[in-house]
Amino acid sequence: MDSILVRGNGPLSGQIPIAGAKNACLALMPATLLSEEPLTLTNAPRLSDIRTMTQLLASLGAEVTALQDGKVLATSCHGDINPVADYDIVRKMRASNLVLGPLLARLGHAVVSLPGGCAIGARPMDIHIDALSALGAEIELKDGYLHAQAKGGLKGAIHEMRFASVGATENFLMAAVLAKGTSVLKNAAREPEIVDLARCLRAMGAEIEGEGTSEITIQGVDRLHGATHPVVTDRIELGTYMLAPAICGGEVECLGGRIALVESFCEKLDAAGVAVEETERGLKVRRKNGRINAVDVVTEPFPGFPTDLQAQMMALLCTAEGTSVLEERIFENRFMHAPELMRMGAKIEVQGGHATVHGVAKLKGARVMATDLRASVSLILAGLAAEGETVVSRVYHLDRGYERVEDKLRAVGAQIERVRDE
Ligand SMILES: CC(=O)N[C@H]1[C@@H](OP(=O)(O)OP(=O)(O)OC[C@H]2O[C@@H](n3ccc(=O)[nH]c3=O)[C@H](O)[C@@H]2O)O[C@H](CO)[C@@H](O)[C@@H]1O
Ligand SMILES: C=C(OP(=O)(O)O)C(=O)O
Repeated sequence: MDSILVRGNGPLSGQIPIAGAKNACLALMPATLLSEEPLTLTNAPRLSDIRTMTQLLASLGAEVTALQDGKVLATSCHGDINPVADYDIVRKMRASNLVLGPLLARLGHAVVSLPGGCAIGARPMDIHIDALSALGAEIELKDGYLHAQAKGGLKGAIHEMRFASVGATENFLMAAVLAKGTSVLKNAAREPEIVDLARCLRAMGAEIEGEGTSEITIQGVDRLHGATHPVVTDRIELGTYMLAPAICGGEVECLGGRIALVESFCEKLDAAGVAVEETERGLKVRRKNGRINAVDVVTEPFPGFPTDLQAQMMALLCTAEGTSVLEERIFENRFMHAPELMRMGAKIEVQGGHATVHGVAKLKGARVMATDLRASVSLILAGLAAEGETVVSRVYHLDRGYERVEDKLRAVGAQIERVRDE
């Protein structure tokens, strides 16, 4: 397994291009199951999760072709569709559950392996099941698989989710677009990736209103057609790279970034002493002056502070002036990076959903290991702020969500390389 070697760094300078969003693309790709005509996604990121979704869709009978070095994905689903999403693929990636809604809508039945929990939490599927059941699906668990059936097809309904789940909103949307009649989803998730999916579905002929708000209305149509859709900018990759100059000093412009994607995050950066300027090409980031101030952070659904940036923010706050409290409200076990940061000299106390970070003047390089994607990149960011060398192992987590992380950081002056194991 490869590792990433990082050396403590001086100021960074230059530009980092931000890719299309992993989490948008993982929801957009299954939309191909809804139409016989091709769906072309431009600005797709080149990531292992996208390859896993490609493999899953291929196993269901779709064709996914990567063009232009993978940045354009041409997907198509005109032949026979296999309704079974197998455990061997689903277990690799939770977002595999996003084929459930489209399979039900297109075929009236689906058999999708339960993804199971992962390092950051148990992540059950009850909200997805309730939402699809409201549309008339009967869903039961057998042998670790969700067996879903909509005898006579899906029917529009009004449904309120108990929590604004991102994935359940996506599954509901993709099911309701081909259901008979009108559906209304209340307490819908408002993330930019939901807005992106709704826009793509509309380009395919769906009738959707209200995406980006807590209430989405969908008027079912008989069929969807092909479309070409650009994947929205990855706000989590954006936030991650915005933290690099905040940690090292200097000035970095994140190309393609917009404040609207990361507003609550920018508010915290501002309070911490980091200036963000929106330019024609993206977001320019630099420290206002001196050391970073401590700030408190609470993760919440969009437009709140994203859980997917909590670990990276913690890396910044490890060397802030004063004490910060980070409260994780989305996932019950998302502080696994804390003990690894402590191996680098950070002072952190974790109690349940709260992590108290007492800023230290300097971190020290160490061998560290991550158990999830955002934890991995937080250790790289911490390594940029540390004295000496940091080696982050289990890089396969990182490759799920960051394309060429070492090239992008090296291009702005970071000392970082991938160490390939013999
Ligand atoms: C591929 C993708 O887009 N992943 C993102 C998506 O994950 P995902 O769609 O899995 O996140 P959800 O919004 O569904 O989950 C949020 C919380 O709700 C709980 N829950 C969810 C569904 C359910 O049926 N029952 C239930 O209890 C989860 O365990 C979790 O504690 O949104 C998360 C929250 O912004 C992000 O961290 C992930 O990066
Ligand atoms: C938690 C994440 O992804 P997933 O939902 O695919 O596990 C993430 O992108 O940080």
